[in-house]
Amino acid sequence: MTGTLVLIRHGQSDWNLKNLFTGWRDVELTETGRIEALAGGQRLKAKGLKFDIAFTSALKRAQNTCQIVLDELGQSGLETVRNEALNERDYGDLSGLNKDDARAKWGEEQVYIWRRSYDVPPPGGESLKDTGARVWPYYIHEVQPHVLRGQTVLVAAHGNSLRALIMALEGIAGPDIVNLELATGVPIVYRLNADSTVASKEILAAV
Ligand SMILES: O=C(O)[C@H](O)COP(=O)(O)O
Repeated sequence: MTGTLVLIRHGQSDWNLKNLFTGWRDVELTETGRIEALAGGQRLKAKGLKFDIAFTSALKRAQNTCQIVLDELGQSGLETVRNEALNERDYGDLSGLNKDDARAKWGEEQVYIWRRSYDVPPPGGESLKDTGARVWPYYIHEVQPHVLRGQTVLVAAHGNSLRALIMALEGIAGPDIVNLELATGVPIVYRLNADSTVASKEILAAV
């Protein structure tokens, strides 16, 4: 066994609350989102976890979630690497549209395919496969080496950038990824084997 990898989706954002496609739009956390991030940090603290390094996206909802977690752990000044490789899937022309309005316009099934399929991109945006094509190499080159050295690493990112990462990490097949949903502000703790496969996974959901 090597180190520990913790993934956390940002807390509820302003546009999650308003039910808008967000993608690369840089929106704020809501008060609920900040509380979710704090609760995630408290659960990590209860597990006795401390981080050696943190990674987050170029978007403030993930960066602020990361900082709230680190503050809760008494690690406010921890080295934190920001990179747009960890950004949310680019929702292209859907960005800023209401998800219910989109269903009314294009139909339930089409919108579901855009949101949850593996390789069908929304108009002008990225499929989950496209998102994985930037997230996975970044993870392999920048994040994983820390874990394999035995460090404890935090990645605070987004619903779909983390779904793409988890897909590769756990070897989930394209057709099965539709079923994976990530709750906001809920840490997922992985321990990795020396060959970089997953030794264990624990979801720190509210009890
Ligand atoms: O970008 C968004 O709209 C959300 O963060 C994720 O949206 P989804 O659940 O529709 O993929």
